[in-house]
Amino acid sequence: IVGFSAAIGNTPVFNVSEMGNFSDDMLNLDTLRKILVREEDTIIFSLIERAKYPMNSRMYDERPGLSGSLFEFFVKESEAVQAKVGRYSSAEENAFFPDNLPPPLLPPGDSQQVLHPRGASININGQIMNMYRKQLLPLITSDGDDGSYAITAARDLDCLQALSKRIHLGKFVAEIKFRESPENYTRAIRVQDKDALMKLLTFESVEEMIKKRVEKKAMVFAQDVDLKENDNVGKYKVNPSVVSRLYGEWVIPLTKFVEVEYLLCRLD
Ligand SMILES: O=C(O)C(=O)C[C@]1(C(=O)O)C=C[C@@H](O)C=C1
Repeated sequence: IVGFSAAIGNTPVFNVSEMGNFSDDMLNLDTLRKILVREEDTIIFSLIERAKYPMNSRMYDERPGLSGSLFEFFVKESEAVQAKVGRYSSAEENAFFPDNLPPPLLPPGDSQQVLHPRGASININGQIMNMYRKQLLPLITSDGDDGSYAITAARDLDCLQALSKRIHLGKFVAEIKFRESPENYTRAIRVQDKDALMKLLTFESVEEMIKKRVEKKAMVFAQDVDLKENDNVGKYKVNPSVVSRLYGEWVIPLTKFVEVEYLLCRLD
């Protein structure tokens, strides 16, 4: 069963398991876009928290006896405990180490199937991890090692989970777009035309707006707040242009990649 729950403020938008009776007219592009906008806040705040600590690169080195790095160990063990409490019973959540996760302790609630089951299993967390570690982290952290590995790993995992959720919400966006315009999408899916699908699902003006908005949000969220006026102008905990670049070069392209992958198997 591939369910979905989400909320804006205290208002559940989709909380299928609690509502019991999910209606299709709640699944629309407007609502989904509002959820993506709210996810921007989560992503920016998680980057600000990670940027408090230096790179701490020793944490990512292979450790003999651990079959991986201290960081991988932290992520695997954290995911195992979260799996037990049901995190991965939600269709918008994907694990970074999905093999051999323990089952949830409680049975998943009654969930309405929204996604096509083939598409539901798409997981590009390997790419997300790579982008985060190799490209994004050096842009938001200072060089150095302060030895605070546990907190650094926890902050990394917050960033990764926020990015992963946002990017994999692309499956729901794709499902909505398919339902809103089945003929156009079906034509491209039948011939497995990735370029045509990419063109159909792209709204350049929306993308431009997002890049500007996240930069503006970062300017507000990442500034030092002080009672003296103009003391901290131009000083940010995370560079707003890096946030805009994160969206333009990685978050939006990866979301679109997920959308195309989902659509390619939508008719299987
Ligand atoms: O809002 C949409 O229509 C989406 O598909 C999401 C998204 C994004 O990643 O933010 C991706 C593609 C569109 O060009 C615009 C925005």
